[in-house]
Amino acid sequence: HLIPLLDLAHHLAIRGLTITILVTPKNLHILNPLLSKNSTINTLVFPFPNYPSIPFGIENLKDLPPNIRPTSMIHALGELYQPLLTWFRSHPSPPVAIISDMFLGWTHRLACQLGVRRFVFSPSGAMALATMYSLWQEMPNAPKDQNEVFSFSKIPSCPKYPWWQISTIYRSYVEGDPVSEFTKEGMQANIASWGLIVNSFTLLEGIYFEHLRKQLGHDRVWAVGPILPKETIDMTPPERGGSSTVSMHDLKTWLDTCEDHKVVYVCYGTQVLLTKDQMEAVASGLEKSGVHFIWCVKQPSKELVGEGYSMIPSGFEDRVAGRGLIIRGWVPQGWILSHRAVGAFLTHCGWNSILEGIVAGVPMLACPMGADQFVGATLLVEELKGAKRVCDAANVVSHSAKLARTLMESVSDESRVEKERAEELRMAAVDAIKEDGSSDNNLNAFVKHVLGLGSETDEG
Ligand SMILES: O=c1ccn([C@@H]2O[C@H](COP(=O)(O)OP(=O)(O)O[C@H]3O[C@H](CO)[C@@H](O)[C@H](O)[C@H]3O)[C@@H](O)[C@H]2O)c(=O)[nH]1
Repeated sequence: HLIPLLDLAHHLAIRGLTITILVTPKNLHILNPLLSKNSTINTLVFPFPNYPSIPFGIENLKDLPPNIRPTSMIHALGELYQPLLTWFRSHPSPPVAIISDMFLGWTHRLACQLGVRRFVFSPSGAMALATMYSLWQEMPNAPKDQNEVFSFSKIPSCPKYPWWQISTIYRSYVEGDPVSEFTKEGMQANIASWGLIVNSFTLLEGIYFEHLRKQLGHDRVWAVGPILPKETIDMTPPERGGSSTVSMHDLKTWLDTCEDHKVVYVCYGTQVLLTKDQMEAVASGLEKSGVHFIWCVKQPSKELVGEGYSMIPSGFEDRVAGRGLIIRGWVPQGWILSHRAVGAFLTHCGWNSILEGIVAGVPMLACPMGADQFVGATLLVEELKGAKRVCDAANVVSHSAKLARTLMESVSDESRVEKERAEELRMAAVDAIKEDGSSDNNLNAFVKHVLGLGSETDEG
């Protein structure tokens, strides 16, 4: 969530807003590229709160061992309430607004106490957010059977999912449990907040934006995406979210030797860790497909290495040498996707990945694993026709033959229709973010709105 929030900060800073970013020490380095481009952005560094179940030194969800509930992170960050309140109160000219991620719902209460406005930032799309809001508003009970289909009947197109595919955080809710109750309060506080900024664009999700405005009962909803830095779009290797674990020179040299649109890029985002079986299935699919590929494999924490997570099957790298690049750790994803050699993207359908795939004009292969990814896949596959559905968390292992076939087809000459559709989506995204495009106008409107809040404060 941090990466798009920082991208947003850049777009707001270049439009003249004065910004302070609250960050904890271990995440500070992620801000470097942003701070070097925007001298007016300030940082406010608070120590990460001590929290019993979070090992000391872990300050980012991507480093949290899978046996610790992600909602612990939400709960832990709530401890920043008091330090932030004190900071605001002691500041000679404190901010007039708080923009915070949807997992920081407590900032709504803080904003109310301070008499400033809070804007929710959604790094998920409008359709996914609408489903989350609907769940936390209506609090449906879990069915006995996890395969029972749940319908979001008030949301346009009435999306339906087996229960196990709906929001992981909602499914983990346990009435009376302090972490769950804090998460619920935060989600409900999002709905009550003054405004909403979504990293998406009107043409992509128009009906869901309309729905959100109705659901929230106001029009203070801004569709500002895709808020990618200009460098990603212009193909300058950016240091975004972290520095690459592979040399840019080697990566570029390798990609430059490949034919146009023949490489498949595979990445499951920052949260998903594939199990040993899932790793074997993906590896087997890649091997049998015969395609050229880059596979970015998330590094598991030390404790999990022995459990087989993210384990690359033995001998696999030798067998695919020359046509496959396996990278353990961080890669410049946006840059890779925009390289002319990349012809398909096997994605877990994290919202940032979807947007980056769209902006790069790369046809996608959907393999949703959890969180909001099933909703992202519905939008991308069924509604936008921008991806093929290959497999998901429940069947990656049994679908490895299908995966091999689909990978092969995705970079073959037969995939012309998919390429044309990807290009249409790319053009729609570029239109939204260009000067006077819908997202550019929404960013300008948002900045105007915030500046208006400043004068309200000046007037007392
Ligand atoms: O080696 C890497 C790995 C990731 N990324 C970037 O990291 C981001 C990953 O974001 P996303 O595709 O959204 O996946 P997750 O990290 O899984 O994101 C979480 O947050 C998203 C936004 O709310 C949700 O849609 C997802 O389901 C949830 O898992 C993207 O910008 C990638 O470009 C890199 O640059 N290099």
